[in-house]
Amino acid sequence: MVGADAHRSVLSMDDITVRFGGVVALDDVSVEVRPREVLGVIGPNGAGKTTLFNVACGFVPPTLGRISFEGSDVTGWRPHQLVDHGVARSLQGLGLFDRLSVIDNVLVGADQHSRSGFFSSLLATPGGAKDQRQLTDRAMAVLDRLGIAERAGSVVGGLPYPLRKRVALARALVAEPKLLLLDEPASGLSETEMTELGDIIVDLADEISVMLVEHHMDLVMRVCHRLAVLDFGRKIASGTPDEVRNDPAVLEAYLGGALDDDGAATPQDAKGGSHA
Ligand SMILES: Nc1ncnc2c1ncn2[C@@H]1O[C@H](COP(=O)(O)OP(=O)(O)OP(=O)(O)O)[C@@H](O)[C@H]1O
Repeated sequence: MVGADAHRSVLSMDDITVRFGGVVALDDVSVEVRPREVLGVIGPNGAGKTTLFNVACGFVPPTLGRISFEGSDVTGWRPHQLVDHGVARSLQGLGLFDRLSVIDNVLVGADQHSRSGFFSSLLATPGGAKDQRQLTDRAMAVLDRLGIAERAGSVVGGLPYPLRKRVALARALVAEPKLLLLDEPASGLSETEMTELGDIIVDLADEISVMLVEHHMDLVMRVCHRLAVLDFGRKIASGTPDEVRNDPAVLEAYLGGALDDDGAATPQDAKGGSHA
């Protein structure tokens, strides 16, 4: 759970507005991710979750607003600059190299930590061997942590989707990020796989911060310390899962205000929301 330094932000996104032409995808949204917490970003379809994620990654510059990471202003930074400073991401479209092995895909993510670099060691430049051994050890440790060490030599293109997702996660983690950004990591997973993913996220949050954009409410409610709820580009609620679950604005956004007989309706699945 969050520690004594919970009041400090790892990532702070302040008053973020994003316009795409005439479309206001985000309208004055502020969220923060604190040390060793999992922040969930939820909301119905088109609410602005992916846009917020893309702003955090550096893929989309905010039209207005400020982003800081560990107290430094990183507004307008490019994705690779953020990666270099400890912000890793795992995207829905996994971006793996299908013809490479699992371990080589993960080593691509470790490249930034190597003096010689993974690609230079592929090209057999001098001085790369020791670095390469250390990186391989670290990559194997990450694969082991994610339960896929025995697949290290497998070609990624031949693996089932859930395993490919773990490889993509391993590639993000091998860079030893301080903040991990996850975009719908549960999509395409079975119940059991989702439970295992939840265990992994909870385990990671002992050491790093996580921002999780996700539709699957069971997972979100289980692993997130706090949630930010978006609707039509605005933040309509934030708080602990229990606070958000019972927030009238959230119920309205997801269910059009229709409560069940006990008045205890909870968001079940954002894809089933009123704006889907
Ligand atoms: N590149 C773009 N150009 C124009 N409009 C965009 C662009 N990206 C997103 N939008 C619009 O911004 C709004 C927010 O979209 P976004 O994808 O961030 O929502 P979301 O909450 O991630 O939705 P979903 O749950 O369906 O993935 C939507 O109205 C969307 O159509």
